[in-house]
Amino acid sequence: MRIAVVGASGRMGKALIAAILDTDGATLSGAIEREGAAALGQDAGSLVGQPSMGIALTDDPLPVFAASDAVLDFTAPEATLHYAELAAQARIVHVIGTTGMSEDDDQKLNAAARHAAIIKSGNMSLGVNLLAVLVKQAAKALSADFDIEVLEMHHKAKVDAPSGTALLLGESAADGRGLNLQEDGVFTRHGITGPRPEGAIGFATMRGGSVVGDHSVLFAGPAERITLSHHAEDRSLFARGAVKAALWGYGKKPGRYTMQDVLGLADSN
Ligand SMILES: NC(=O)C1=CN([C@@H]2O[C@H](COP(=O)(O)OP(=O)(O)OC[C@H]3O[C@@H](n4cnc5c(N)ncnc54)[C@H](OP(=O)(O)O)[C@@H]3O)[C@@H](O)[C@H]2O)C=CC1
Ligand SMILES: O=C(O)C1=N[C@H](C(=O)O)C[C@H](O)C1
Repeated sequence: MRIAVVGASGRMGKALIAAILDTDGATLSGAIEREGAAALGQDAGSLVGQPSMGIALTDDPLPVFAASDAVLDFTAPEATLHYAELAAQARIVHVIGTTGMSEDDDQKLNAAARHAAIIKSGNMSLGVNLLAVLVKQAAKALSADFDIEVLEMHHKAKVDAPSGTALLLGESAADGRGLNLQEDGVFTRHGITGPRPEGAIGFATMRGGSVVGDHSVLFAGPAERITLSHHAEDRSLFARGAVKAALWGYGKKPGRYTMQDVLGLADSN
């Protein structure tokens, strides 16, 4: 399967190129960066410490998409919307890891998904997607006097908060409890906040250093506390998940899919 990478010189872009090179049945069909990026013209292989492979980073996605079966996209919301239009035109699988997208952005992705398969998740790892299933089960099993709080920590360069993973876990908790995260999520606290509203799902965000991604969901009850956690040690786990998603998506009907579909966890949810 021919797979292209956009945002190729980013932290995830490099991990994605390395994962494609490491996967049987996958070949790198192109590496795209935005106009003016310092890495343009550099060889994709040497960018990730491998032998040169004759694929130079380009700012022209059209010929690359035309010669690809899928594109892996861990960039930024405005870039992802642009690439979604191009992937839809080329009828190729679009695997989206970009976080921080709005409801409005999501509607635009729905339009693109009428023409091609889109697989999008705030976290492409098996561990987090399994954690989401467990969080939903715990939220369902525990009575409402177990308060739910989602904690996350990431490296200091991360630009969106809470993380896509924290929101995914919050959604799972809300589903399990029969709550609505839009209405019941508490995303900031400062000053005299008053007591915790009943049925709230709270979020706490930490940023610093080089943390790849730590997430915990706490269920704080009367005299006891349950914590479900995931710690990402390396970006390669997200990249491997994204390549797996592309291989899974090949030949699928146009539409929206998630990592839960790819990993066969959707039924346990
Ligand atoms: N779902 C998952 O499993 C994971 C998701 N992520 C998400 O992936 C995204 C990228 O993360 P990360 O790799 O750390 O970020 P980086 O900033 O390292 O990389 C982002 C890449 O996208 C490019 N880019 C940004 N804006 C645009 C634009 N408007 N047009 C074209 N290219 C653009 C950047 O280019 P430039 O440098 O020129 O700005 C860069 O190459 C984030 O949203 C992050 O949350 C990250 C890890 C796992
Ligand atoms: O920006 C990151 O780095 C990460 N982003 C994703 C998120 O927002 O949850 C996934 C992972 O935690 C790393």
